[in-house]
Amino acid sequence: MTFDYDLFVIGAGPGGLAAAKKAASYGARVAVAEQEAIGGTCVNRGCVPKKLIVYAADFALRDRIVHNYGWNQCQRHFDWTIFMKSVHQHVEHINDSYCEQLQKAGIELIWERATFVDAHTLDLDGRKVTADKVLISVGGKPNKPKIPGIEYAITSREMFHLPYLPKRLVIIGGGYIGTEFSSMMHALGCDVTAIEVDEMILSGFDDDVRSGVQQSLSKRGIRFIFNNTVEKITLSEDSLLLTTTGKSQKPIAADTILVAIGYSPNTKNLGLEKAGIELDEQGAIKVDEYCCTTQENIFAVGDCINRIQLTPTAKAEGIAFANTVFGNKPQKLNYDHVPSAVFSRPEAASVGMTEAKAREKFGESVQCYRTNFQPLLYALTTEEQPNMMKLVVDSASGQVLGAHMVGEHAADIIQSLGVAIRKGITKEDLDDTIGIHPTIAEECLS
Ligand SMILES: Cc1cc2nc3c(=O)[nH]c(=O)nc-3n(C[C@H](O)[C@H](O)[C@H](O)COP(=O)(O)OP(=O)(O)OC[C@H]3O[C@@H](n4cnc5c(N)ncnc54)[C@H](O)[C@@H]3O)c2cc1C
Ligand SMILES: NC(=O)c1ccc[n+]([C@@H]2O[C@H](COP(=O)([O-])OP(=O)(O)OC[C@H]3O[C@@H](n4cnc5c(N)ncnc54)[C@H](O)[C@@H]3O)[C@@H](O)[C@H]2O)c1
Repeated sequence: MTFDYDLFVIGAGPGGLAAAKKAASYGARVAVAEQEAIGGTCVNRGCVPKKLIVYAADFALRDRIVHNYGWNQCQRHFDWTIFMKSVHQHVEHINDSYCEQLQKAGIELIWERATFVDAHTLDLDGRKVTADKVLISVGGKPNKPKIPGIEYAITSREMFHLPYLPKRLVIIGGGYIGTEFSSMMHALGCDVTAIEVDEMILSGFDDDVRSGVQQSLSKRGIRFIFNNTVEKITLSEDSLLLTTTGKSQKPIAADTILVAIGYSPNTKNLGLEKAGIELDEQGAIKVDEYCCTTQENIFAVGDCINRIQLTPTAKAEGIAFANTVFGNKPQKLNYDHVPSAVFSRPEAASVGMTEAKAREKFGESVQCYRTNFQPLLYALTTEEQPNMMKLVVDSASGQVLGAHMVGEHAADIIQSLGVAIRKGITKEDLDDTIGIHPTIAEECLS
């Protein structure tokens, strides 16, 4: 049987784009369908615009200490509308350059929502196309609690389109998104309250990272309410009112409510059942170690398979899929040492095992090396900015099992350490390494 395409990709996010480009480089005839904006969540409503807001917020935080460095303090005003216009212009620039890249690679980009007719046929708003292989890379969508008044709350998607900076922001959820938005929106001048159902923010991270970030954010004036969630939201004359499950009967007033309680695979209404594709209990597409679904010619990568919801993982899965299926180089991903960072201030980053996970596996043999220090930047100021670096080591072999950091440049430092840890570096290797002085990274060497 002949098909219109060798590969049809549904969704032009990081996973789909990486797979499409790699497959085309092996000579495959590739088409990509995108229903919204090229680049997916990452470029349009995630990593990229988020990091630009982090930078905008950094100017405000630096402004607090510049006088210690001899700079006159002068009155400055932050204009959210002008700033967000620049952010959207940059995002459009990336969109255009991605379209150009696809064109150069001979990949057809189809601006339609794609759904399955059968395992080899897709429907594009009434037009049918066929493909030998199909890759599903449709990403995820934000969860919302089923509570009265939830229609008054927004998700991170709408945060990038706020017409103004809210005075009072309440965030439901203290995970990646809740923590990052708490930090940056507070720095830009919002009064921020975060409500988290767990006893601490950033579940899944090492406890020293969780408490380090939490204490610093609390000290900056961000209010956290733990072991709590929201029961209902009502609209009063001049604000939104949140009633929580806690003992306090007094509702919390807000101008904007951001819900950030996790992401779910975006697998509804795709016609997956017509193609024989099964989902797991969380609604994620079931795949094997080669990202193959329960239908042998259909594969899935990225947030819709719900392994690790990060851009580099989606990209790596897309490339591994293309190497396996079109490059004749079967490739399974090793998810053991995927680093990740939280771009709050202070920043946090981790790679490998947390202390708790390491103790579960290696017991008494686990030894931790933790250092707390004040970065030189703050030496001339009265601000306390405790940074933390922690190595989790198996003392029997000397192998470093995990590295965790809170503080300036944490993401970049952990990224480099991740390479070494993945290659099985020992504590002794680190101690033998001569550092660069004066830096923050040198703190992990002794
Ligand atoms: C606020 C926020 C901040 C983030 N920050 C970071 C960060 O700093 N670092 C990091 O690593 N990760 C971050 N992430 C996570 C990251 O954005 C995702 O893990 C990543 O985008 C997943 O890539 P993907 O290709 O699986 O899906 P997506 O990027 O979601 O792309 C899926 C695409 O498929 C399209 N689509 C869906 N259904 C169809 C259909 N039927 N037909 C056609 N097209 C369809 C969608 O429109 C979308 O463009 C962040 C996420 C959010 C929400
Ligand atoms: N820097 C980054 O790499 C980055 C940044 C943002 C998002 N992301 C990705 O996007 C995904 C989604 O982010 P997220 O922050 O929405 O999810 P998350 O899983 O990181 O955090 C959700 C938080 O909400 C809490 N929660 C759940 N239900 C609640 C409720 N009813 N009331 C109060 N709290 C509740 C959870 O305990 C958890 O702490 C992340 O898992 C991450 O993979 C990554």
